[in-house]
Amino acid sequence: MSTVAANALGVAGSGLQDVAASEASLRRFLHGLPGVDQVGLEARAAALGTRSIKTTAKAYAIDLAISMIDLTTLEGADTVGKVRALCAKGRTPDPTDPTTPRVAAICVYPDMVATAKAALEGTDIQVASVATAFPAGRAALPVKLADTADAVAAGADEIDMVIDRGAFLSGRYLDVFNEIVAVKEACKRPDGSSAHLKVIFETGELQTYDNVRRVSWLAMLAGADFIKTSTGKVAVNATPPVTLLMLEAVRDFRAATGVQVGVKPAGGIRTTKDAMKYLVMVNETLGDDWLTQHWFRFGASSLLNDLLMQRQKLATGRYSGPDYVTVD
Ligand SMILES: O=C[C@H](O)COP(=O)(O)O
Repeated sequence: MSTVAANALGVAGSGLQDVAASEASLRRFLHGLPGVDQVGLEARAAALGTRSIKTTAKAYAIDLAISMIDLTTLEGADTVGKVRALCAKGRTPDPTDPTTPRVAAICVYPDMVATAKAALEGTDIQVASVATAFPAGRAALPVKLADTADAVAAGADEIDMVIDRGAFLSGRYLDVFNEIVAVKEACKRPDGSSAHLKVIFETGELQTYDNVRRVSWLAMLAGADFIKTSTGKVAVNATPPVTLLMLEAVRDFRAATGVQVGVKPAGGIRTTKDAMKYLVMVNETLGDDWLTQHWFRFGASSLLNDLLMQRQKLATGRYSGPDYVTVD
């Protein structure tokens, strides 16, 4: 067991189940986690980013990355036609090469869930819906729960909620915890099954690495199925050091509790080179257990295009050009 996990159990005393019994106990636990060594974290992330992947492994890694994409459109200008086109692209990323894998999910706003669900019928591609007043998360809890329930009722397989950053940054950890628990409850369907819950931190707004470690533990303790870096809507989105910190958190959480949680970096990941760096990080930090779409995703709107271009280059020795792989 790593130091962080051992420390977590030590701080929790009798175990982790009572950590959120009160604001004071939750604060004691989160502030008892070891402080993040910023220099060390950034050096580890940079070192992992320099590993090169050779040709055969690269072909495998490109296909793996494609299969891990939550292909995303989250624009005010989204239309039914655009979402259908995105779903068609997710189903058949390269119409000239049927060996190309499908993406993991299509990620949309709640009002586009039914459209995406219908367009993906007959596939195992998941429909992920953002919810809880995405991206700012500024709404009353009943509104956030209704937003979530609406997406689930429309057929969402996965819910990407945002945390209340204002509450977290003002130290109201229990409010954030309880909100995640309530949203998880709203993910339940009448048949007893449940949409998977991804919890978005908007790490670019959380100020410190210590906060990223704390919010990771908070969300996992509250029942997050996945922890996700960003909305893609602020200046700083996914970064390698923040993602590495979150990978270490899920590793330590599993060591402490036996529960496995997925990780989704999102926002600003656009190139094959970037995707390869993230896959190396997952492999080196967590190993095979997390190297599938069930436990690792890329939240990205345009990464697929670059992966397809690189895939064609590996197969044919030449680029087909960006026009060949765009959605429209
Ligand atoms: O969750 C996914 C992000 O919103 C997509 O961000 P991106 O457009 O920078 O790839």
